[in-house]
Amino acid sequence: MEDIPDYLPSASNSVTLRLDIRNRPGMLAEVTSVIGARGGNIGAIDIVRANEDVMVRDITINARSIDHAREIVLEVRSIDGVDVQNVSDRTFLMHLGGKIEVRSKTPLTNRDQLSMAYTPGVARVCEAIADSPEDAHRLTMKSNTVAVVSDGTAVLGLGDIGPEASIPVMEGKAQLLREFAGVNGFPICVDETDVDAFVDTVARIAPVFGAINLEDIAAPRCFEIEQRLKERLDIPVFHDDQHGTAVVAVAALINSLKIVDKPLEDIKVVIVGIGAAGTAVTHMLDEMGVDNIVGVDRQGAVHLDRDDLDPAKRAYAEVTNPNGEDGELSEVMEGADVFIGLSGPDVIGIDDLKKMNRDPIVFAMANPRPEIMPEVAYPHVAVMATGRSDYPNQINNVLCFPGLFKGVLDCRATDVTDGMKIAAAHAIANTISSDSLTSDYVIPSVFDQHVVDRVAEAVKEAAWEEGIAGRDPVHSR
Ligand SMILES: NC(=O)C1=CN([C@@H]2O[C@H](COP(=O)(O)OP(=O)(O)OC[C@H]3O[C@@H](n4cnc5c(N)ncnc54)[C@H](O)[C@@H]3O)[C@@H](O)[C@H]2O)C=CC1
Ligand SMILES: CC(=O)C(=O)O
Ligand SMILES: [Mg+2]
Repeated sequence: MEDIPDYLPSASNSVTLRLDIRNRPGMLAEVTSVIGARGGNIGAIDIVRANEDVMVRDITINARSIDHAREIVLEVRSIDGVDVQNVSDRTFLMHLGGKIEVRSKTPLTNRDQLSMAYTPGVARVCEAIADSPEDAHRLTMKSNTVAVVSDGTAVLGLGDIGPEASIPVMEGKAQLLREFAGVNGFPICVDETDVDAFVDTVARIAPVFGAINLEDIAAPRCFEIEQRLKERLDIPVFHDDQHGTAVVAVAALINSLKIVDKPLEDIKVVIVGIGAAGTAVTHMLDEMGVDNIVGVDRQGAVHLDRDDLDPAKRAYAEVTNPNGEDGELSEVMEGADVFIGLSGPDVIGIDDLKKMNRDPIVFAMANPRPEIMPEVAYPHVAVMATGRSDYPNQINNVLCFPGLFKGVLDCRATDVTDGMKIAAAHAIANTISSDSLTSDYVIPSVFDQHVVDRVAEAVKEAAWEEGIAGRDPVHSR
């Protein structure tokens, strides 16, 4: 067994302790030493109140896991003169009551306002839309609102946890649309896994939305759902886990290859997890000119001689694995230049990295826990990236979908095409100038304020060139 070091403390596992501490010199130092000795990272320390005998303090601690946080709390409890009043999990606190809300844009404080916003005035607006349905874009929230729709079957890397359990992620996507792009996102978690019924449900609620973001729907069902909704609706339908992920992974790869000085056409890419994201990343790389892609599922390398492939995987095998490589993941890692993980936790180890070609590029993108932790991989790779917010090089579809939806809504595009996705990938990659490019900075930060607008502009230009924009890029600014 390889020696896997402990992982770094992170805000996702942070707790705030409210402590009654005996008001004597040296007591705070004792508390902080105990926390430090146990491996906790202290963030804020606040005084809540104090008297001669007791100082009440809130101490925020980042831990490696919630079990690790519990161990720290136990240790703090054992200090003489310290009483733990309360322990709050900050991530759960942030979710109390949900992360988003619907707000009114106009005041409603008198009868005049009410008779315009609501009945009777609103009736004239309804009639205008009945006469000219296009006016829904101008007179309702449709023009700036995206439905974030899931069935809860592939939530992050957690699998099929159902529609209710998917709500925090869908609220999170809606929050990102709002915060990063000024777009309204509305979480819709549908209790239906039959493809016909799901497609029908989404199509029937579509009128209020300017675009549909499909999220965390498992493969292969997601492929048919997206295709059928695209055909049925005249607004953009975009499966984020497929295409958002592909756009950002390709952007990161374009920049990583500059660092290791390898041409796209010459590399061997191993992709593990041939689901929604893995399939879409493969197709985009293929489109960009990568010839040697080997997909790996739970049974090993995907190739045409296998007789256990479903139609989606058979189609996959037809366009990948040109050398007919067979065997387990560890076998096909031999000579790979790039590893892309879109599967689950801890799928590869150091031995696999050692089999790769010079200057390996590793994108371990499973969430929340990647295929290999960065701390483990760093000594053996040239570029390391994950989907997580707490490490450098975050390859996450959040770099794509807010700008993409801003772009398609602004120009009233009717679809999202391959050309628009490739334009978005280049826009993200080009956000980092060649002077700033380093192995820890192959992809811009999700907080880089240029990214959303650059993606939106690139998407609008491409939509206009392809003739699927209702408004030209200049007038839709
Ligand atoms: N960083 C990012 O932006 C994104 C990351 N992801 C992550 O990628 C993973 C897959 O997501 P989706 O494609 O949406 O789910 P999916 O359910 O459509 O596909 C996952 C596939 O991975 C396969 N898989 C799981 N463990 C495996 C293993 N040990 N070996 C080989 N194959 C394995 C499953 O059988 C399935 O085919 C999740 O962990 C998700 O969090 C997905 C989208 C975006
Ligand atoms: C980031 C994302 O969409 C996922 O992990 O499913
Ligand atoms: Mg997702």
